[in-house]
Amino acid sequence: RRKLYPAPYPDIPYSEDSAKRISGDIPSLVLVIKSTNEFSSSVFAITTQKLGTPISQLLFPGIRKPLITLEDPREIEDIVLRRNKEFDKAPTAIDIFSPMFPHASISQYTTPKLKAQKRLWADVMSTEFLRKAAAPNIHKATLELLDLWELKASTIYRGQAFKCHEDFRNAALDAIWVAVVGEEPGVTRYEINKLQDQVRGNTGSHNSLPPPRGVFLKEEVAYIGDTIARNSNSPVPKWSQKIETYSSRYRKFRNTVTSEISLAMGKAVERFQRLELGKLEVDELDTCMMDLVLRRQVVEAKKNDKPLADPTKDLNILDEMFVMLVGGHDSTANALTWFLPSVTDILETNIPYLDAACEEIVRLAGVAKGNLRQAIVDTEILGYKIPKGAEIFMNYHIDRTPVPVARSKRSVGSQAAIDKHGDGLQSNAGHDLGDFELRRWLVNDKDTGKDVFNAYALPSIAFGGGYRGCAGRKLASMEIRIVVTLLILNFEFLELPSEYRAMSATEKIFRQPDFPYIRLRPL
Ligand code: HEM
Repeated sequence: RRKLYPAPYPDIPYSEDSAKRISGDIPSLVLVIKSTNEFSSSVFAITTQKLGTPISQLLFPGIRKPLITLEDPREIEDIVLRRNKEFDKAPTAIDIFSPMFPHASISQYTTPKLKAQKRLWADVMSTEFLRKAAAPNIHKATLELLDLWELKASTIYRGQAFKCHEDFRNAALDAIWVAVVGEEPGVTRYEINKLQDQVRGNTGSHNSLPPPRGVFLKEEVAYIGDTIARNSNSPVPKWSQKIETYSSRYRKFRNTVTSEISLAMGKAVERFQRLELGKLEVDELDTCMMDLVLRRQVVEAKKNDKPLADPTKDLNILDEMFVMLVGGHDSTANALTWFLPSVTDILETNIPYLDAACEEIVRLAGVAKGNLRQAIVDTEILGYKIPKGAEIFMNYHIDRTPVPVARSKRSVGSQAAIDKHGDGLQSNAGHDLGDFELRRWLVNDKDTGKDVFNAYALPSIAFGGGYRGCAGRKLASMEIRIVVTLLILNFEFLELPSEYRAMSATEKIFRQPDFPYIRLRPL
């Protein structure tokens, strides 16, 4: 019977009351989740925040190890950036994606196989490649979003607030799909056509254009996102995910998306196969991320004089693409939706101001609230002993002042980072962290008297960091920058009715705002 009770790690703070019952912290956790719809912030609310400590633990019945929770942004940054020899991805994080996409890098521990796979994809996320292949498409998708909103704001929603989350999801799907696969899904264009029909009074479906393929893809991507979110909140996420993979709905997802990607792959491979070595090595030929990866494989096969393995059967490539499509559209759509209520702050657009705005959007949105690492050796965090195998759940959302920590408790790397960049959390940059205040990212340059952007004003952990940090960070940042700039140049954002001005959220894979409304006046 003793074995059923929680078995806290000695030394690390925990709730004494929870340790006395078999169910540990679960009853308190369930209560808070019910009232907030947010899993991750509920975990921090009943552990670190309730105990007033930077590190603590969430207790489960004795069959499951406690989950260490960590809220100190400096130490989190140090763990993800500089302590890769001590911490790797945690099983709980791996289990979310691995049953469905076992070959994607997000589902793997850091091994030589993963390193090779990351090398293959690294170049598609280089700034140079993104500028060439992704930026024009993101720009185009955003212009279509502007068309849609101009039409909404000047016809059916004149002067009224309307929901913008779905529109952002559509635009983000248009952008990520064409960036990864090279084909345009046309979801936003279809919404514009539908609305134009409605405005003209043609509501009968016979008058409308047939939906483009993108509309079906959207359903598939939405299904997988919702399913992963639902299953990751179930008692044993790994099994729920595994069971889902046997369902006919999952097979439909896999078949629809694979056949769509295979079509595009077929065309790309045909184009590359026709070219000789010497002409094939230039990346001018690539129109999307998939092209770059396939072209390299064609070059490799030609060099070795071997037939090209069928890429439509290559699960490493397919799974990686699935994750980019699913993870890459809801994340940016949510971050952008969070930014809208405070967008008037960005009107004085000089460039440091824009940099600061984009950084502040990502910080305050907290779309990926928390993430996990596993200790791969016996080690310490903030002076507490962390045994090998322990999982640490870290708060990546800096929206409150952290509990003070003595400098001597910090790791050597964390102290050195403070010496190098200063401790922004203790200075002006760290004030009122629950507010959108982009000036926290600006410092005045004494020589020129101008404000300059300081990327180190606060730890930047919204994308995690280090080797296992977000693979799409550059793409997401570029997308946010383009979208923000175009929106500001084209619309005046009017004040919302008070009932829509709440910051509450629902956490699925990402945190999405409960009140995603805007009121626009086209400029
Ligand atoms: C605002 C947008 C986004 C945010 C806030 C975000 C956040 C994150 C976070 C917090 C992690 C975990 C990192 C860690 O534990 O250190 C992650 C991982 C990842 N993200 Fe993103 N992400 C965003 C957009 C994207 C996009 C656009 C893509 C792809 C096109 C993407 C692909 C990935 C992948 C593949 C991983 C797994 C990396 C690994 O396991 O090594 N993300 N993301």
